[in-house]
Amino acid sequence: MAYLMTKEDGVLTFTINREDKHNAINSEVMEGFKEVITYVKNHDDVRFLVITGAGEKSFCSGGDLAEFHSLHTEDEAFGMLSKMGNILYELATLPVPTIALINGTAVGGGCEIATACDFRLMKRGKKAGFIQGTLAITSGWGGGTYLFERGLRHDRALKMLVDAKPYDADLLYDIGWAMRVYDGTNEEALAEFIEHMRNIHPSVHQAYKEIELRKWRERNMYGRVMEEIRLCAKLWEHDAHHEAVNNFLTKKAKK
Ligand SMILES: CC[C@@H](C(=O)O)C(=O)SCCNC(=O)CCNC(=O)[C@H](O)C(C)(C)COP(=O)(O)OP(=O)(O)OC[C@H]1O[C@@H](n2cnc3c(N)ncnc32)[C@H](O)[C@@H]1OP(=O)(O)O
Repeated sequence: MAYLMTKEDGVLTFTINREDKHNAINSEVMEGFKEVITYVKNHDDVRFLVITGAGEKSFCSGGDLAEFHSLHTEDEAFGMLSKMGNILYELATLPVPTIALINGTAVGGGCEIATACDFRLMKRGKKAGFIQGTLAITSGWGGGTYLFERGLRHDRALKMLVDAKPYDADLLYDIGWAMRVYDGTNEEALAEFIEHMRNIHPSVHQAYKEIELRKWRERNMYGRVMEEIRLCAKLWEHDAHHEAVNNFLTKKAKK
């Protein structure tokens, strides 16, 4: 199974389970995200949704380049990008707190998933970055738009996008992307983080999220996410992107 869902004491954990591919997102994982989102919407006993990756190396390495490399034109790319973009928008607008438990490297779309969550807890020594620029595309699932809404200083957010390289956890804490950098186990970090929040009535959490979502609706957040996706789709069909992905895939094949 490419993803796992577990629930304990009101904490629903969605684990991307493709360790050998650095937890890259393929169509099956996308369906898993849809399933977990529907589950949260239909079950009042879910207090927190946690997103994490299997193993110790990676949180998520973004879209599965081997699977999505078959998409060539702007419209083909837009189909896949907007599908995941809609999923991330649903994730970002859930009524429960969402937590990215960043156990390992988070790059490309993996960084977008983490940015769409309300909170980012990051294991010390791990890295995350919007590396899409190295593939001659922008973020294509709405992650850039979420980043600009997350309260980072504008210059730091923009630099993170245009640097297109992984940043260390300590730097990500300094610039305000990561909320915690932890040393112990993932489980300990999560338990410590939600310890106080779990004593608060869920309707309070929902009310605060609604305050934020009202602002997003007023600022046409959904429309802006879709514009970002359209921009990425336009770049996707250029030769520079296909060459870069080809280089990644063939380099690996020669290993
Ligand atoms: C499509 C949406 C777009 C967006 O909107 O954001 C994106 O997400 S674009 C994708 C961006 N992601 C990347 O470019 C990351 C690519 N991966 C890497 O840079 C590296 O794999 C790594 C994550 C830094 C780890 O490097 P390393 O430790 O050297 O491992 P390998 O590179 O040897 O990987 C092992 C294995 O995993 C496969 N892999 C890794 N990432 C992906 C991926 N994103 N898609 C498909 N496959 C991936 C890699 O090909 C290796 O496979 P095998 O050779 O079959 O073992």
